[in-house]
Amino acid sequence: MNRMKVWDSSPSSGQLEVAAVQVKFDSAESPEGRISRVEDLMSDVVDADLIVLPELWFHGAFSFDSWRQNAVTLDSSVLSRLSKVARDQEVWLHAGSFVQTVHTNSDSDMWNTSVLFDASGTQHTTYKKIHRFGFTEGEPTLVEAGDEPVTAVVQTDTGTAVTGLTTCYDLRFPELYRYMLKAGTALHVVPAAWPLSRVPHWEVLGRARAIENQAYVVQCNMAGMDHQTEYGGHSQIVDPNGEILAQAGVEEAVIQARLDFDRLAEVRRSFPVLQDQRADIWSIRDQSMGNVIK
Ligand SMILES: NC(=O)CCC(=O)C(=O)O
Repeated sequence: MNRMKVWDSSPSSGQLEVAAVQVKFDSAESPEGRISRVEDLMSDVVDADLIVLPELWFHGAFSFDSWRQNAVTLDSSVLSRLSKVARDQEVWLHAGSFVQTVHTNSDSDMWNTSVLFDASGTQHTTYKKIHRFGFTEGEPTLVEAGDEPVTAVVQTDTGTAVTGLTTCYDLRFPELYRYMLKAGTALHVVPAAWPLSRVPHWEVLGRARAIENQAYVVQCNMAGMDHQTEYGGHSQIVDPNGEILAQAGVEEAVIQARLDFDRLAEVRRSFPVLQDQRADIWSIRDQSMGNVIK
């Protein structure tokens, strides 16, 4: 039987110390005021190899009316300031996501784009959120969808992690995380702006993605109020067995945990579930059944 060989030893190894900065949103605060406060929050993070910020923390994920005026280009001063944080603190910085445009004029396309800086402050990778949240209003009516899964190798002198980049609502689509396993992912980073009303889903889905892919999952959510929406906080860092290593409450907070990819490899060796994937079936059915699902 042709069992598709999945990663039994990810290229990831060693250890990484990861911090998630759960930012509190207040509609009365200007984006410029918020970025200064977030810089201060990050300056207090010590010994981290990777810092993660939430989804659309600069703009407000439900402050739709100001998205166009606050949209940023990848060479904007906002991103330059975040690049400086990564460089000065010598830390990888997943800066969360931004309403990104390529031109600041009023009719150019926009995306919900995550930006990953390496520890020299170089923009290493960007990811355009694939699954836009809102059904018939909000995000799907304002920004374009991404269509490319993105992974990055986060590497320091203590560890290496093949990392999948996803954003918030992406968490509900397990196929995206399983697809990135082909690239050897051992860590998934999920910046988010997830409301309090659905935070039980947030916690379970993050643990599910960790368990089913035997990977670490770092979920960094917003706190506070954004117009009529109360953010759920409860940022969490989950290990490959679904154990929560660190978790925030509903207030502004920084959580931190040490990710051990040698231990992850042992988890995958001792319980090799990923070897039992039947991708051969799906490809046979696709070919022979003309994509007909019985
Ligand atoms: N910003 C988001 O993608 C929100 C997703 C969400 O609230 C949900 O999936 O529930």
